[in-house]
Amino acid sequence: MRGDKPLPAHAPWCMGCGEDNPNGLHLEVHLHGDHVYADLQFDERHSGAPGLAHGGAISAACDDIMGFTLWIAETPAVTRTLTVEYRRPVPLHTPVHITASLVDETDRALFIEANGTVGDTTYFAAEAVFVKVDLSHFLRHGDWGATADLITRFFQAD
Ligand SMILES: CCCCCCCC/C=C\CCCCCCCC(=O)SCCNC(=O)CCNC(=O)[C@H](O)C(C)(C)COP(=O)(O)OP(=O)(O)OC[C@H]1O[C@@H](n2cnc3c(N)ncnc32)[C@H](O)[C@@H]1OP(=O)(O)O
Repeated sequence: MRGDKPLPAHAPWCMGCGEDNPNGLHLEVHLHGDHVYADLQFDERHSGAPGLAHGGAISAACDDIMGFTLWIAETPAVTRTLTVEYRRPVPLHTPVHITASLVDETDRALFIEANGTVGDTTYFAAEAVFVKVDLSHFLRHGDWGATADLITRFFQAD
């Protein structure tokens, strides 16, 4: 059983969790037992209809927090499909608690669920398939150095 542990951002400029991205969601994600969680409030940068969070911003929050269950699965992986069920409109400036967990796994795929609650009520729920990749995926398509830095920071975190 893992204890509560803050997890390092995917990258400083990550739209979901990067602290250097002024327009990001600034998710601060923790590992707790068999799931990860974050608390956030959407604001005007994430607005859709007046006073309400944009569905894309909610989807991004789900995608990003699901990307932290990789520390549970202990493998790099990337989103292949993501389905979000928007159950209730999410007001801006309202505390939202998001959790994500790994529900199943095959040789190539991770099946992940996320849930967003306000108080005791579920406002949105998501399911995703992530496909496992090796680190060369990020070397070929992205910034391998930043990925290596992320893994270093994870093992340095308390
Ligand atoms: C020691 C701890 C280590 C931890 C390390 C953690 C570090 C991680 C570092 C950084 C993480 C970043 C995380 C971040 C942010 C949040 C997540 C995102 O936003 S990710 C960005 C958006 N997503 C993409 O950009 C993907 C783009 N797509 C692709 O690159 C390819 O499509 C890819 C690699 C996903 C697959 O391509 P193919 O050509 O290799 O594979 P094919 O043949 O299409 O499918 C392969 C297999 O995948 C499974 N699969 C695929 N789709 C499935 C599905 N819907 N259901 C079940 N299985 C499925 C099946 O097994 C399939 O093989 P069968 O078809 O059975 O032969």
